[in-house]
Amino acid sequence: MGKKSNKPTQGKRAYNDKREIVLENEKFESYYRKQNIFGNNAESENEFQTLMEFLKKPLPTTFRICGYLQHAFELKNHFEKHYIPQLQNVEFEGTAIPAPEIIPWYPNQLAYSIDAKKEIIRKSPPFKRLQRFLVSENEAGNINRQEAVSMLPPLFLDLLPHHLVLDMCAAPGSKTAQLIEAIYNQAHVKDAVKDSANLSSLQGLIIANDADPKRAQMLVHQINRLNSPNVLVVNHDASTMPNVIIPSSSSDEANEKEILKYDRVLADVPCSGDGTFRKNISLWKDWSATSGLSLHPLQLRILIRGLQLLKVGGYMVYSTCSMNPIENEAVVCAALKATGESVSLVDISEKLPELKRESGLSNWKVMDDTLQEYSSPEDSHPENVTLASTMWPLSMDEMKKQHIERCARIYPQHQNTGGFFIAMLKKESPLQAHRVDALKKQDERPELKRQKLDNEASVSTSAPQPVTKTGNNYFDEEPFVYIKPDDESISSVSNFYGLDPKFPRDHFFVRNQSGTPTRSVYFACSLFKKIIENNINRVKFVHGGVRFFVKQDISPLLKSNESLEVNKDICNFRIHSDGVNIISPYLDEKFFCDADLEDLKILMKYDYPRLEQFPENGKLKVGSEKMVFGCNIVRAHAKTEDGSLTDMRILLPVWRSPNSCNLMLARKEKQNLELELFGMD
Ligand SMILES: C[S@@+](CC[C@H](N)C(=O)[O-])C[C@H]1O[C@@H](n2cnc3c(N)ncnc32)[C@H](O)[C@@H]1O
Repeated sequence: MGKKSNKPTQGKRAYNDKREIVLENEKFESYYRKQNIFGNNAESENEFQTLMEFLKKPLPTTFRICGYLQHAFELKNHFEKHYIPQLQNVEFEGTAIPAPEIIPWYPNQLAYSIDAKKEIIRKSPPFKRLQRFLVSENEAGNINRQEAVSMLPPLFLDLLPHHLVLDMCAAPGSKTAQLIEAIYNQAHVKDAVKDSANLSSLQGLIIANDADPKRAQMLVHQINRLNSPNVLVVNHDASTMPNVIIPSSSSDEANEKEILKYDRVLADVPCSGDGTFRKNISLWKDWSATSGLSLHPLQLRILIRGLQLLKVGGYMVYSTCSMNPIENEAVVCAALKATGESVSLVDISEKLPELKRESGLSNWKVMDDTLQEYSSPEDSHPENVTLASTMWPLSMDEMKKQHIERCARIYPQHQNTGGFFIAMLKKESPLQAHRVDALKKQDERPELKRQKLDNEASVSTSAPQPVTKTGNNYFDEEPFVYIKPDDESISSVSNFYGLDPKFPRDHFFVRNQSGTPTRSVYFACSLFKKIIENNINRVKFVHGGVRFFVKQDISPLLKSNESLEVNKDICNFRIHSDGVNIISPYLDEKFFCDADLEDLKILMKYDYPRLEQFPENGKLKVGSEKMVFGCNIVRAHAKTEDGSLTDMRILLPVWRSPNSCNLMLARKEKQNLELELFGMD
C-alpha cells in the first residue's frame, strides 16, 4: 500500500479515491420521488427505480467522428474496418465486453457508444488499442469524446453556412466544435484541398462565450484543433452579454451602426448537473436541492438575454444536464411569460425521431434540502435557500398555452446515457422591454440593479471599460490588431508567395499593440474583422483566427548562400500548418511539391532529414530540385492499393535548406499524423 498523506483535503480533492463514494443519496431520491417526475401511478415507481439503477451504472464511453463530412466518412470506414472487427466477442476475466455500437439518433451514424468499464478498456489488449486510437484522433480533432446527450443541442439548431451563432456558456467547447462542423458541412466544405475555395461561402460566425477565464482557455484549446476562421472566443457573464456593434448593413452612412443579432443562440447553462451522476460520481455526496434553487435566477437571466440577442425568426436552444424542474421547465415558463407572444416553444418531437424522450413537466414543487415545501417567495426560509416568484408552475391554462410539454427530458434509462433537458424557442417578434424589465425588477440582487441590460434596439457605442496596457479594456489578453494592407512586410510576404489578388489581404491581423507582423500573422472571416474593429473597448476578446504565417530565422540560409535576396529568393515568414489548407488554393504553384507515402515516412521519422535519405526517384527527391529555399508545401495523397489507409489528401509545410527538407509540424501533430497514416506510435 502507498503511504497515506496526512494533509487535509478539501472539496473535490477529498473524493480522489472514487471507491470511497457510496452511490446513494437519500435527499436526492426523496426530492425526486416527491417531484413525481414520472407521474403518480404504479408504473411511475418502477420507472423511478429504473432511473436510480441506471444512475448507479458507469456511463458508456461515447464519441463522435467530427471534421468535414467526407473526411468523417473516411475515418468511419477506417474505424469500422480496422478496429470494430477486433472488438467483437472480446472477453475480459471471463466477462463478455460489448462491441462499440452506433448511436442510432446521431446523424449519418457517426457517433458510437462503448459500454465497457474504463478499467477494462485500459487493460484488455484490443480495447487498449482502441483507446490509443481515440486519444490520438481526439487530439488531432478528428473525433470528439463527448457524452452522448451533450451532442444533442447543436443537432436541433439546423445551422446554415451564413448563420451568426452565439454559444453563451461554451466551455469546454464540445458543442461549439459541433456548431463549427455543422456550418462547414452545410457549406459543403468537403475536401482539404478544395475546401478553401469555398471560403467566400462561409459568411457565418460563431461567437463562443464563457464567464470563467480559465474555462475560456479550455475552449481555446478545443477550437484551435479545428483551425476555423469563423469562430471568436469571448469572456463575459452571459446574463449581461454586451451588445456587439457592427456597421449597419441597411444604411449607406459609413458611421451608421447596428447591434449584431444572432440567427441561432445556444444557452447550455451552468446547472446542478444531476443528470451527470454517472460521470461525476462525487455528486452522490455533493448533491443539494438548494443548488438548483440558487442557479435558477442566473439561468433565467441567461435565457432572457439570449432571447434579446436573437434575431426575429431565429431559434434558441436552452439546455441543462439536470433533471430538476426548477432549473428546466420553471426557467422556460418564466421566460415565456416575460416575453409574451414574442417567443414560442418549438415542437421538436419530429426531430431526431430515434431519440427517446419524455415531455416537459407541467407540475412541480419548490423544495429545499429538508424537503420543506414552499408556496411563495414570502414563506420564511433559511438564508441559504433562494426563492424567486419565477420558480413556481404557472396556472394550467397558462402552461397549456405555452406548450410546456414541448420541452424534452432525456433520462438515463431511455438509451443508457446521462440525464438531459432541452427546450427550443423561436423569436416571433421583438421583445417588449417593459415586460422583460418587470421580470428584472423581481431580481433583488444589487449588482444587477446597477447593470441595466441594454435595450434591444438602442445602440450604445460608449466605451464602458478602462483600457489596459494591451489596449483590450480591462482584460489582459493580447489585442487583435489588423495589419494595414499597405504594410510593407505583409505585402512583400503576400507577393513572395504569389497570393491570388482574390484573397482578402486586408484580413490579416497580429496579436500585438503595434499592429506590425513581428511573429505570427492570423486570418479570420470578414465579420470577425468588423466585430474586432468596432468593439475593442466593450467586448473581452480572448481568441480567434487561424495562424497563416510565422516569422522564421533565415540567417543560416543567407549565410550559406550569399546570392539569396530576401523577399525575392527567400522569405522570412513561413506558412503555418494551421492555415495551410485555407491558403493553399491561393498560392503560386511553384511552392508545391508532390510526395509519396514513403517520403512522408522519412519526413515524420527524422528531424532535418538530408535529401539523400529520401527514396531515389521518389516524388519528393525529384521535386526537391525545383523547390525554393525556405518554405514549400508538400502535397500527398494517402491511399494505398489495399485501402488500409484513410483516403486523405494532405498538405504539409516543409522547410528546404541546401541539404535537407524538414517537416514544419509540432512533435505531437507529427506523432498523430504518423499514427493515422501508418499506425505507428
Ligand atoms: C454546462 S457547462 C457548458 C458546457 C459546454 N456547452 C460544452 O458543451 O462543452 C456551463 C458553462 O457555463 C459557464 N458559466 C457559468 N456561469 C456563467 C455565466 N454567468 N455566463 C457565462 N458562462 C457561465 C461555466 O464556466 C461552464 O463552462
